[in-house]
Amino acid sequence: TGDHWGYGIEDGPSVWHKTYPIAQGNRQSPIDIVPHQASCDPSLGPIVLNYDHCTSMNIANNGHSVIVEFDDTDDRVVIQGGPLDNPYKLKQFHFHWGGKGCHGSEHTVAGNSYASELHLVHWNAVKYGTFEEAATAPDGLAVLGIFLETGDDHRWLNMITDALYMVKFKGSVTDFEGFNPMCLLPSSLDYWTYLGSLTTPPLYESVVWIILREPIMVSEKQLSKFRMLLLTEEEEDQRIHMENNFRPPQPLNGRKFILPEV
Ligand SMILES: Cc1ccnc(S(N)(=O)=O)n1
Ligand SMILES: [Zn+2]
Repeated sequence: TGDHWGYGIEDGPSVWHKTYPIAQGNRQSPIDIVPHQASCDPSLGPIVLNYDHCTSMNIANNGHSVIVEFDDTDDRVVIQGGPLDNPYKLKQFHFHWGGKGCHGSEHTVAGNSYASELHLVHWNAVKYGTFEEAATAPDGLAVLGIFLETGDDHRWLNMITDALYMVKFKGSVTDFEGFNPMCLLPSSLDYWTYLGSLTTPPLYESVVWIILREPIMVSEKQLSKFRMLLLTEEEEDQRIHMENNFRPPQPLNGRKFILPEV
């Protein structure tokens, strides 16, 4: 039992609908963002991030990505403003990436994909009692998406890439305390926003997506460390590297992606 989905030919995005029919729903993610086709909404304010008292707990390899999880028992780590009616609490962040020399972002911009994409997953703890409950509600989650482009070394990403060897195998987890994701943000919080879904099973249509327009720069060397992660467990003989763990853009179905008046 458990997750039998992946990103391969047999278990990848093109067959997810067989187990998760919502994969063919009308507000699926990711999407291709075409900037000049975006709608303007001057009433949309800036995104406000309060990650000050960050309490990261651990870093884990769940067989699909590498995830840094946060203690969401306090209400200090929040995102608000923009399209959000109330503050959402940070639960975890994780990445999606390509193979060597291949791009691996999920959202694309005018058909162009970035090397990787960081997702900071937040949940509406004002309206819902648990993350799990919020994850099935149409306004339950807010995911902040940040594009990673290859260039210079990112000085703070090293804290994450240096920990990856400790979670090489699927199912491994290790302490990772006090990491503040503020250091992973680009200089501008200009964003596009639209209503979508989780980009991996169970693909719930519960996400207010907020995609930052400015990418952060990371080096090819740092990205290569993500590809060292394995899909397989320590005791397995076969060793399959974790790469190309991204879902391609899904139909817009008449949705608009919006940017605040700049
Ligand atoms: C928590 C969670 C589960 C599945 N997928 C996502 S994602 N990739 O849409 O951020 N987040
Ligand atoms: Zn994601």
